[in-house]
Amino acid sequence: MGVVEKIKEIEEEMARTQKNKATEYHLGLLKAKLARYRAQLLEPASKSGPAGVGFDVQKAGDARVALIGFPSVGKSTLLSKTTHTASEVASYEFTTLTAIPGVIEYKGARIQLLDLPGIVEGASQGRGRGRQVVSTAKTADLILVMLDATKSDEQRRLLEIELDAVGIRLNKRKPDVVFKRRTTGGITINCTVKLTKTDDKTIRTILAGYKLHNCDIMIREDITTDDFIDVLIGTRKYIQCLYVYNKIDAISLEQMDKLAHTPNTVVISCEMESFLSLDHLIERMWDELNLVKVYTKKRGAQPDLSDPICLRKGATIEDVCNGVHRSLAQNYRYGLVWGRSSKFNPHAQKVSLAHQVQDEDVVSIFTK
Ligand SMILES: Nc1nc2c(ncn2[C@@H]2O[C@H](COP(=O)(O)OP(=O)(O)OP(=O)(O)O)[C@@H](O)[C@H]2O)c(=O)[nH]1
Ligand SMILES: [K+]
Ligand SMILES: [Mg+2]
Repeated sequence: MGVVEKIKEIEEEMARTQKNKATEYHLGLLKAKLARYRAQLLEPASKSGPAGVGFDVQKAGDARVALIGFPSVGKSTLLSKTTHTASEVASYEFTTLTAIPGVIEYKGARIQLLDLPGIVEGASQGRGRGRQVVSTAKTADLILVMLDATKSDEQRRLLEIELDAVGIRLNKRKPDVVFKRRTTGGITINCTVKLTKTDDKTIRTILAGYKLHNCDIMIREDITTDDFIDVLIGTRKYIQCLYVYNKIDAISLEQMDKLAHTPNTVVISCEMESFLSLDHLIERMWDELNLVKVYTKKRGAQPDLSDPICLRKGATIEDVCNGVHRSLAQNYRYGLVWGRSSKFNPHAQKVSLAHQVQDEDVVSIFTK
């Protein structure tokens, strides 16, 4: 039996099994098994063939945004309207057959927007080019799940399922769980909060399923059984996502208003430029990407305000160095920082490579 069939079998068994206290452990085991098979489906493939590997497009700019959606929702139209890159647009499905990168320049940042082929249901299981598309999504800093506002909202759930199946968790933080393997000593589970969605026994059952007999686990939030499996598997990607409903020129104002008030959602029309919705979308993308701008300053000179370095939130002086030149971090002696991240703001602080910068900081690097 192939992995796909095994997955189907487990999914069927899970669907048949009633959810209650008595079946909780069994369901936990099934879930763990399912997660293992799904991982198998994706990972070994990367050694033996192209399946499971994303499109080979060089990352460029300060952040990458991937367009994921069913065919003909307007992904290529969006790329063509927001960047200087043209991607073929047509009314028939699967117009785009490969990954096409474009660049959006906004507030001093260069954001790479990746137009991708449309996917179909079952993409994560290798249907069409879907697996390559969803694998490429894993390399993005932000995913735009693009939807056709004139179609049923079922499309959104189907896309979420495909992304979930390749280990992408949308708009979720990594569960606050510390997991350490040991060679002896059995299993220790410590919780700093009361668990209401899973329990000690379920967790132990899952650990046994993975043949993990010695480990320390520290749980610091009220996780679900699925969250725990994600922690064990360890290769999950937690990526921010915006749901982008296109073609609002073709729906009623009431429908549009309802969509616009859904969390993490932006409504646009690529065709009706008078809506100015694309400017709004880019602004929202910028916010979601959490970019920080840092200015560099040479000794005795004014900071260079014309050419900021754009980094992700949480970036350090080392990232700043790498943004200037690769050799800078190696020859680093010390740095000076002015701005919000300086302890002595408005005065400078002397900092090491590990110091975290904040938006609009000014940085001077001194080398050996
Ligand atoms: N009414 C309306 N039509 C749009 C809008 N944006 C795109 N379209 C049309 O939708 C059709 C599909 O657009 P594409 O950009 O090719 O869609 P795609 O998602 O790239 O499609 P694939 O590459 O085939 O997956 C084209 O006929 C576009 O003209 C919009 O805002 N409103
Ligand atoms: K199309
Ligand atoms: Mg296209």
